[in-house]
Amino acid sequence: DAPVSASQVVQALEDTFGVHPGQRRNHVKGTCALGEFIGNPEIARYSRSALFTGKPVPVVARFSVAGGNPNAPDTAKSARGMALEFQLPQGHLQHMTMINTPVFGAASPKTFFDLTVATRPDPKTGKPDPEKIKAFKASHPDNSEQAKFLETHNPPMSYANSAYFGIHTFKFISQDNKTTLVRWQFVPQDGEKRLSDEELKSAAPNFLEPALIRRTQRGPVRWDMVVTIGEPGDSEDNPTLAWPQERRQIKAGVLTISAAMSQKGAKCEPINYDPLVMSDGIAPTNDPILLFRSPSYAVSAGKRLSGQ
Ligand code: HEM
Repeated sequence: DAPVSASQVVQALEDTFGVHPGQRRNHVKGTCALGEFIGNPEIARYSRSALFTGKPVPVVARFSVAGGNPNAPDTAKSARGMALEFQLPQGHLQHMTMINTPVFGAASPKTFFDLTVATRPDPKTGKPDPEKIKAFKASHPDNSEQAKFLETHNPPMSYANSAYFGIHTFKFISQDNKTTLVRWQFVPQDGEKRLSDEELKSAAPNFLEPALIRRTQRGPVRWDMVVTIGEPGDSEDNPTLAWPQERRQIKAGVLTISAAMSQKGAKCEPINYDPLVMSDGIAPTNDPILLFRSPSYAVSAGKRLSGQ
């Protein structure tokens, strides 16, 4: 397969979903939120990041529905996103840009590109061509685990009732430069709750944003950050492969979201949640998807922030 560039992938997103000037080319439908994170100082022996000093860190968050359609219904059986910008002392930043499936649906950028092309609405019917999707699935086995998860798990009834996964493997680096391979996830203290099949058919198209705003008005919403410690042989550069269930997990902190608001004009709107924005003590692996995200987000953010 010939490799694709970040601009080609953003072009493919635009060709599939249309261009919505000033807005994200993916995860365009979203809601801004504000809160804080308190890290567990026990994690400091794995990572020297300022995230884990135990002091509160302000967070600018954005919750989203995957895809480039600003009118996608909240019942769509697609991924939901949670993007976090941790504002550390001295102007340092840490980003975590996650979705609610445990694995991703592409091991290489080309698969993501081919999926975006395969799901493009047919001009004749206004709907994706089932034959093209079938052909995509048959030729891209790396998509199947995430696709199966999305088919067998209904979407959450609230952003507050979903877990979110970092998916990629990252490196934690300690004070004495020891590297530990980790994956992280955020587990909702409100519990995971999914729409029933009945609700999937009857729910209004836009319930996620008002539900989160109402939930934060009743009191703060919390997630536990859980870090899984990798072992030799665990996949380091393939985000479509889950790690074995029995890996050691440590609670790494608590995220508290205290307010939510429409994204228009709010703090999260202009932020480019590039997942390679990292604090000292956390570093990327050679996962080709993780590394490809940074230039793709730059192309999309460059366009929308200049009004395109
Ligand atoms: C080839 C792989 C991928 C490509 C090309 C891609 C592309 C994009 C683009 C262009 C944006 C909009 C950026 C902006 O305008 O600010 C975006 C947003 C987003 N992506 Fe990805 N993405 C990829 C993989 C992933 C993965 C693996 C995850 C989760 C682990 C993810 C989660 C998100 C989320 C949550 C957002 C919304 C961030 C926000 O709220 O601003 N993406 N993606």
